[in-house]
Amino acid sequence: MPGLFSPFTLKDTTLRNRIVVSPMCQYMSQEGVANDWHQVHYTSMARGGAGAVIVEATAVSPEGRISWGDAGLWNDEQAAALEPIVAAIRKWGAAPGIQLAHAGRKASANRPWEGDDHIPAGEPNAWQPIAPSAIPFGANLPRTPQEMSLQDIARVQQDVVRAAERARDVGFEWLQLHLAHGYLAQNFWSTYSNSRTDHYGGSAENRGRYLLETLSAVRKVWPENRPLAARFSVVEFDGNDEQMLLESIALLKKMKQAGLDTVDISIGFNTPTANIPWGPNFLGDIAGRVLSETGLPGTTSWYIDGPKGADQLIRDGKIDFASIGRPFLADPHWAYKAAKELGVEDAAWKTLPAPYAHWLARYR
Ligand SMILES: Cc1cc2c(cc1C)N(C[C@H](O)[C@H](O)[C@H](O)COP(=O)(O)O)c1[nH]c(=O)[nH]c(=O)c1N2
Ligand SMILES: NC(=O)C1=CN(Cc2ccccc2)CCC1
Repeated sequence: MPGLFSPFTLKDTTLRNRIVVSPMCQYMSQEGVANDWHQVHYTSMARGGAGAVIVEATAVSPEGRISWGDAGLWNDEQAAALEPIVAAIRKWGAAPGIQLAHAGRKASANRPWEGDDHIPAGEPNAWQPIAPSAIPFGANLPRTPQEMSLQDIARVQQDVVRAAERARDVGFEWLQLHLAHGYLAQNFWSTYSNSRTDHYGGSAENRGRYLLETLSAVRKVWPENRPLAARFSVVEFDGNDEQMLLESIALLKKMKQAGLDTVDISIGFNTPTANIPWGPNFLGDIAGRVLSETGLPGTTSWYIDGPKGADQLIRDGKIDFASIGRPFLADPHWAYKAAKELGVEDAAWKTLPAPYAHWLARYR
């Protein structure tokens, strides 16, 4: 089986290695527009040797942001600001990706280091969250969302499609729909947050409708030769995971038929009552099961146990590439360090540009 530093091809995209920078909100945008923070942040990880860099959850509309600092792709100014970032990721050898998101009932929150909680209704930075049903998440996000009308649903789906067209036109190669982490798409999928009695609620088929419709609509505008991905929660760790896994596998099979190319398996974070068994590589077996049963190539995330842990999950055939988050915040050159740790020949030249590689290849 291939390892972390073997190439990976999906549609017309070939990654130089199987290290993918997992999307991580930076909360550093003004009106959703990227700036020098994002330019440095994303360029440095690409220059550090990652195979692909997935730009953070990018809201498809103002009300779809988690916080006022979230990235956005609902207008042309935001699209233009992303162009130099796409170019730099590609220039330094990584595939540029972006995640499109709508925060649903978790919207209108303070930035994590400023409370991570809902901004009280009526405050200048607050807005009304919307979701499939008027059911609050609870805990630090107590605001009750406004139940979406059928017109709201259609509008948001169109917002996603328009954002996908902008992502396409600025040159992103890899598009990931955010269907996880207790945000809008998952609010439809999960019975914790969806009590609708129309065709978007009740049965698994109805609760999966928004996700499937939105995927199908995006597939129509996303070029066939570029990977279309989804980040999808298949467990909540709430004691009911076998049923959620079975339903999630069934929905993923339908999404695969609708044109999904790859999936990043994640956790729901849709109920404050979850009991998550955090630990090294702890989603590895779940991801392995879902990927083999759906026949989709993919990945997972969450405490992947360093370069050796990532390499092992791939060699064991559980995942096809590794989705790495916080380690890249600690070190944008994580891919170089991983190559060294795994004893890859010419580690520096395989991951870093010449001005660095020339010296580090000699440096002991
Ligand atoms: C600061 C920050 C911001 C985000 C995240 C995490 C963190 C720490 N994560 C989850 C992230 O992509 C990753 O899956 C997790 O961090 C777990 O991987 P690690 O254990 O960090 O390698 C995340 N996930 C996602 O799908 N979209 C996002 O925008 C974000 N934003
Ligand atoms: N946009 C996203 O998907 C985010 C996911 N996060 C990961 C996370 C969730 C829950 C607990 C810890 C970390 C936090 C920030 C935003």
